[in-house]
Amino acid sequence: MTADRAPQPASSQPAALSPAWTGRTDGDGPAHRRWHESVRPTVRPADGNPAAGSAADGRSSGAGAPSSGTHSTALIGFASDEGVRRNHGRVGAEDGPEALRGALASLAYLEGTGALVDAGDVSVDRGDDDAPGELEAGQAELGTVVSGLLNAHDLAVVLGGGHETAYASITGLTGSTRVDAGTRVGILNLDAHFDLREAPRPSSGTPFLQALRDAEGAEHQLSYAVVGISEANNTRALFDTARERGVTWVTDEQAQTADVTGVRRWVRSFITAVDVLYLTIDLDVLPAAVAPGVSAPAGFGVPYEVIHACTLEATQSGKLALADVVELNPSLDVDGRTAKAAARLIHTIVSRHRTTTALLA
Ligand SMILES: N=CN[C@@H](CCC(=O)O)C(=O)O
Ligand SMILES: [Mn+2]
Ligand SMILES: [Mn+2]
Repeated sequence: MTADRAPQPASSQPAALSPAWTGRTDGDGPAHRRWHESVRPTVRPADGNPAAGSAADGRSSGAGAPSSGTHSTALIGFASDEGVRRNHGRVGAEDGPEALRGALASLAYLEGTGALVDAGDVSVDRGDDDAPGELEAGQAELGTVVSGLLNAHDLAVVLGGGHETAYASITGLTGSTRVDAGTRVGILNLDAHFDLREAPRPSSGTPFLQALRDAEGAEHQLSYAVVGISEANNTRALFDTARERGVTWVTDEQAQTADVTGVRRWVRSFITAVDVLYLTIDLDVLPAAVAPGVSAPAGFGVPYEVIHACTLEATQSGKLALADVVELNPSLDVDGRTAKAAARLIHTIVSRHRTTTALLA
């Protein structure tokens, strides 16, 4: 783990905003507004405490539960691909957070989006087999920051990073004030893979087995569901682990456009049975033509519109506290198309997020 591009320990000074937040400017006023004209830096919370209020924070007070006044979303990057390296994947996802900011920057700011703040990056230096990088420390740091952001904002969105990001995300959620004894926490993973690997050390292939093991001794309950599982890309051992752990899933073959309504209903019934939802989107769930810039491009893939439908279902459920978008590897991208697909999903999550449960059509 290193000091990141914008180091910000518990301090009342927000870090400088990433230079990636620049883009086209058409004029003044709300009709022309884009994300790069809307995102503000925020102080980084420490020890799970809410960020101290500041003029730049998008919220006048950091105290207690969110949803008082203007809706606010906090972004935080995890510049890490040490988990991908350990999982024998193609590294480069450490540059994902900056590429995502760049792809988001010129998107239109929709009315009702609320405050947008960026807490910078937590970074992990990639190691090698002789001297592995300090992934676990980076995950612990990100988890603490995510807890603090969740305590202060309506929604936190983590910009990955390899799928090792997810272990930090879920520990951040369970360490926040959103989760008490008895809270039913749901993880909805849109992914070609279970990421339930038994491995000597944590990686991008292990986060959900880690989370399910942690939940065994915890007071909260944890359910894990996946949309997009490829039967060709998960061994029987992984399916066995999924069954033993009570994981539920929809395969990539089932999650095609013709069955989008059924998939959406399946997602809705999973969400109905939880109190708090964490949505994690591994971009390798999308067809390789849509998302070439990932470690493990899909040979089959779930169409964008189905992933969009699942994302909307989560976003509008009133239960979504936390989302991450992971596995973007800009060095493998083609014409920025993976970054653009990812940015559109993040834009949907942030601009359509609901904090209360309402009957949906
Ligand atoms: N996050 C990683 N997931 C996959 C990668 C599979 C592959 O490289 O083919 C996994 O470990 O199963
Ligand atoms: Mn995957
Ligand atoms: Mn994954």
